[in-house]
Amino acid sequence: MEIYDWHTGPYPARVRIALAEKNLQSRVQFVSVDLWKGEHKKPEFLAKNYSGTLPLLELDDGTLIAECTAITEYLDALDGTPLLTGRTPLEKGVIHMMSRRAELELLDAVSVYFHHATPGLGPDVEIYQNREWGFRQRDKALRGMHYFNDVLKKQPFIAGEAFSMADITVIGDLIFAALVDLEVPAACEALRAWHPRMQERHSVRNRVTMSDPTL
Ligand SMILES: N[C@@H](CCC(=O)N[C@@H](CS(=O)(=O)O)C(=O)NCC(=O)O)C(=O)O
Repeated sequence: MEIYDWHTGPYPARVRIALAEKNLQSRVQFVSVDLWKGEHKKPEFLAKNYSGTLPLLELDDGTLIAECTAITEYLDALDGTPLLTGRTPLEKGVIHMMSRRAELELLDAVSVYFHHATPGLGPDVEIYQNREWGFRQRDKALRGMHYFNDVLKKQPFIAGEAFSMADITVIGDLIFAALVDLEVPAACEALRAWHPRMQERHSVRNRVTMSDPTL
């Protein structure tokens, strides 16, 4: 199977980390799509993914799966260990909720800030920008960081007692936050303690070089 992505992208990182956690890297070929040249908005890519975003999984039979959560859920079901999306109905529900909350309250908000209140991917890609909306989303992301900090005061991982897809989503957010120089507030001590623990994971450290070990 092939994964269309950009090797340093925050959302692609979510799938790269999941692949490494599941030890499935050898089953995947990466196809680089240059966001900075707007290749993800060209007709030939849009024909594969209507949303024009990365990553995109293409199976050997031609099936196309976009959306990080969907791709992660597919990969997680391929092989039983470790389970990133939950073993029981309860775990699955809580992990999906917390991962979706991390998208809504953090990752997607940082992405909007990047695209609307910074030069983003440049004028050829950012055909509409609204700076005020971008800054409002940055403030939303900062509130989200405080929320996840409170969560991590009570439990070691984002969705409870074990590492899951929800942690990967927050890691993706902090990758994006670092790219736009959005620091985790000093008051968020639990989140700031959790992050280096996540960065020690092999799957997180090696995500960028996964597609090209020679990098
Ligand atoms: N909802 C999508 C969002 C994916 C997304 O926004 N991906 C970024 C890639 S990256 O910025 O993280 O590298 C993108 O395609 N951005 C390009 C654009 O929005 O023009 C998902 O979860 O997969």
